[in-house]
Amino acid sequence: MPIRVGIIGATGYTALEVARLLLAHPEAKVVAATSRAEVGKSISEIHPSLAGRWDVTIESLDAAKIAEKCDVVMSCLPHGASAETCKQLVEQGTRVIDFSADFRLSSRDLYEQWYGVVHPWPERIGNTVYGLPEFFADEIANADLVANPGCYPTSAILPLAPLVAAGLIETDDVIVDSKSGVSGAGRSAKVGTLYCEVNESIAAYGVGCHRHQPEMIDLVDRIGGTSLSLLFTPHLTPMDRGILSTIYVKPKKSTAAEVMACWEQQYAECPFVTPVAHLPATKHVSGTNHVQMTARDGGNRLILVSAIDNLAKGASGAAIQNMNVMFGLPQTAGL
Ligand SMILES: NC(=O)C1=CN([C@@H]2O[C@H](COP(=O)(O)OP(=O)(O)OC[C@H]3O[C@@H](n4cnc5c(N)ncnc54)[C@H](OP(=O)(O)O)[C@@H]3O)[C@@H](O)[C@H]2O)C=CC1
Ligand SMILES: CC(=O)N[C@@H](CCC(=O)OP(=O)(O)O)C(=O)O
Repeated sequence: MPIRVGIIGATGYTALEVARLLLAHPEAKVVAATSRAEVGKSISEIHPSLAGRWDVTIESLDAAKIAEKCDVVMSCLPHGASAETCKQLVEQGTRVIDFSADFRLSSRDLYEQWYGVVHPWPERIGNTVYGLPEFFADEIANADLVANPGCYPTSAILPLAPLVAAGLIETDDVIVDSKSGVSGAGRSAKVGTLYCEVNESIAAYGVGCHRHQPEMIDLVDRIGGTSLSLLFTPHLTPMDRGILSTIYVKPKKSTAAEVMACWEQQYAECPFVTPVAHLPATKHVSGTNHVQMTARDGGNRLILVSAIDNLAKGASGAAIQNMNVMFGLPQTAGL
């Protein structure tokens, strides 16, 4: 019997990506899709690319009903709205992968400081596994709730954490400069993501105050054992999908070759993390769950470059990788 998957917030971009990927999964089947605004419509009316491939009627969210028919639920809701739904679903006995940031940080204070809302399930913040199987597979395997990582943090934590743990870089001065495609901002209409605003243009945003900065610091600390002094600046670029992060660090007498060797060793058993000799581009990983990363010597700095697809390893691909771990399947199943 296949793993029965439910998708909450089914009208958005990550939901479409998770549905698209699950169509090719050998052991899982999407059996339910919910939304507030589009109840009663067929999923292919909302996502025409699914026509003739998979169909289901969108329903409203009734946690008890969803829990009864699903072994696992993908909560593709915005942060703030997701936590309460996750709570209801877990209490009804289904397992949940939360795409939002509601359970990622290690303390309620940190969450409330950066997200500006009171957490609706404070017992579980700081007490939910972070969904990066490259580091937390054992906890993910037994989890009832998994906090799927943020897209930008994935592109920074995977290169940085092993270098911090190995003592190869200084921790007092790290700069993460990232560029994202527009799908990272979600499907709902916003002036900032209109065609004429983003086409032929590139702009920084969230400078000095983006909520992924504490997520990067928090997770590198949890994995590498040291709190970084880290500055993060995201940029919106006129692409559909993809994230490229350029990370500037100060070496501790280490070279790019030593960084590459550290990554090779750390990720030898990780099917989706690939240290590469070339400079990675978003096109090299588009539509895949892979992360490519490289390092270059730059005088008194090392320059690390990573590329992911924000909708795949940055969200829906990572969620399926987590689901595979939770259900005892190879991490690569369906990916
Ligand atoms: N896009 C990306 O690259 C990434 C996104 N994420 C995270 O994944 C989640 C989903 O992102 P994405 O698919 O891009 O978002 P979208 O904006 O594309 O979709 C969000 C979905 O949630 C529903 N929704 C919106 N507001 C509420 C609310 N207040 N209460 C309940 N439902 C609501 C919407 O449907 P309806 O209005 O019909 O209910 C819609 O289906 C977010 O938490 C996002 O931060 C994480 C990593 C990367
Ligand atoms: C381009 C763009 O707008 N990107 C989003 C990040 C999407 C994401 O991963 O954010 P979550 O932490 O909510 O999951 C942003 O900067 O807020």
